[in-house]
Amino acid sequence: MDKPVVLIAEELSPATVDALGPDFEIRRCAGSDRKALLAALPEAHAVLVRSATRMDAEAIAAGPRLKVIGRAGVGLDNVDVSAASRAGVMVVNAPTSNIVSAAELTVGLLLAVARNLPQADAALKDGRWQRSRFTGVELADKVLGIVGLGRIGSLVARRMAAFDMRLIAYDPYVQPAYAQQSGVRIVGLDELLEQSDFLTVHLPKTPETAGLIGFDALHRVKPGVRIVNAARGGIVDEAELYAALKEGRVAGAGVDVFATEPCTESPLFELDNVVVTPHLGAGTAEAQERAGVAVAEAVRQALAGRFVPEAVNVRMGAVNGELAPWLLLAEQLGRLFTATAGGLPGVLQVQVSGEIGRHDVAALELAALKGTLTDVVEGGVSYVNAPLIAQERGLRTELLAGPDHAEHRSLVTVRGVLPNGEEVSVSGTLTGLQGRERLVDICGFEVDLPLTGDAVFFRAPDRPGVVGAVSEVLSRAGVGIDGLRLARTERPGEVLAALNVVGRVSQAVLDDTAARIDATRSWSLEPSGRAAAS
Ligand SMILES: NC(=O)c1ccc[n+]([C@@H]2O[C@H](COP(=O)([O-])OP(=O)(O)OC[C@H]3O[C@@H](n4cnc5c(N)ncnc54)[C@H](O)[C@@H]3O)[C@@H](O)[C@H]2O)c1
Ligand SMILES: O=C(O)[C@H](O)COP(=O)(O)O
Repeated sequence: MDKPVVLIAEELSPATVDALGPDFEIRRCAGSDRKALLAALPEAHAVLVRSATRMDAEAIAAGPRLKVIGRAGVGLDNVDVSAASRAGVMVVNAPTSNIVSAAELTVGLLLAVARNLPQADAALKDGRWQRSRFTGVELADKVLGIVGLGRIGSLVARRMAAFDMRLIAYDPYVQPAYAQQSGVRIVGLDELLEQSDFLTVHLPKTPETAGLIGFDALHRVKPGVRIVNAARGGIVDEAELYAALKEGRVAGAGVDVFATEPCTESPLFELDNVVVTPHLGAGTAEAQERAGVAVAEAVRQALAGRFVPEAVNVRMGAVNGELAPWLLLAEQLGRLFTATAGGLPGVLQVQVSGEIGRHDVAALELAALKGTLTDVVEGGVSYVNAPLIAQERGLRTELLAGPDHAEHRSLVTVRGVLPNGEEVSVSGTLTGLQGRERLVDICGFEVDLPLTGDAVFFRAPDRPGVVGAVSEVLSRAGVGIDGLRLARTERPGEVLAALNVVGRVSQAVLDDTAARIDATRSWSLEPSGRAAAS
């Protein structure tokens, strides 16, 4: 019998092939060469990639035998996980394989930028002994602002504490008390920008984070700040960073990642106070070996038809048939909770009321937790890793049985109190013979709208003209409206406008619409993938 074909589409550690063993036919192609990739995929049962191979819907469709895509690293922005799920292709990655390497590169960039190391090295090798030209600054006693205190951000914090830096972080999804244990004070973005002498970015790239360090932020920074981005290109806007460096608002920058890669030409390359590396965060022997071995092992399991804990799009194993559709509802409610809250509580309550509560509903607690973390954690959240990720950021869950509901036979509510004391809750149910997901309530506003497809939400002052203004801005942006609900609570003066929309609402359109009605909060939810908020 022919051996299953494993296509290695990028340079991986030799340990990968050793870990795969003799049971597979190994083929290779250059995944960044689109034609070569599409030509090699039809016979592949598994494909192994890093960040340079685009495994989008077209590439996935080109591999009818594909059972698994292995990403030897963290980021999945080059893999269309939804398209893979639709095609029944498992996606596995190695989310912790390279975090130490990425954190260490960040430390290297911070030091290089503080002390002009690459510039001095280049000058001396060019025969110039220039000591005063490369006078730098110390790290000790300076404020390091960490934007995104996840796995890598936390490792950077621990390392920079040893340099006697004062640590602050912006991450609304981390509990302040939990961060404090590592000596990091959680602050708002404005405070971080105003206080940081050094700023390092460790966010996933999402509609909300793309361009986060852009025109506005770079005009609010402490003059002379030094900025490092070893997360994803485009979170720090390259053109705005160039302008800020030219005008002296920013004194130096270390850049490992670019909006378009490979990147061999950039205005940033002309500046003396910029240190650049070609996406080297994971570029160590150790990280590559860890990533290669981890995905090879996962591919072995997947092709043998076994359960793969690392799979990011795996569904839970055996679940009572009646409960299965409620899992998706609980997950969607979790995602909507986070988009609505714009942060995470210390305790996430999952309350199940009515008929469905007569089953063992522990899986709903897990599904809601998975949804809550999905749009804010890099590298994919699965039923397997969700509890661990929650534990890492001090988030607990509680499963509560609720009283029967007057109007709905069953109801699931996801609720939590944010660090600022605000309570956020979202409730939903399944309706009709098809068991369609329906949103029932957000924060006491009775909404009653389908919870499938794209949706946008605005909390705004209760004034005439809200519906007209929202419809006008959205239709001007080419976004159709499929359903609209204007909801109120007993508290006078505020409405919630909830809309099902046809077409994606960009962050800019969301912001424009919010501005037209003086909304205090606006957020959106996509059927899968990232949610956005402002
Ligand atoms: N340069 C490289 O080679 C390299 C290597 C590994 C990872 N990375 C990148 O580094 C980044 C961080 O990776 P990680 O493993 O630490 O991810 P992570 O998911 O563990 O941490 C990301 C953190 O960002 C926070 N966050 C999400 N959205 C936010 C928002 N809008 N505002 C503020 N905080 C927000 C999350 O709460 C989380 O704590 C990712 O972009 C990853 O792709 C780069
Ligand atoms: O997401 C990641 O794992 C890092 O950005 C590394 O990407 P790479 O495997 O292409 O080096």
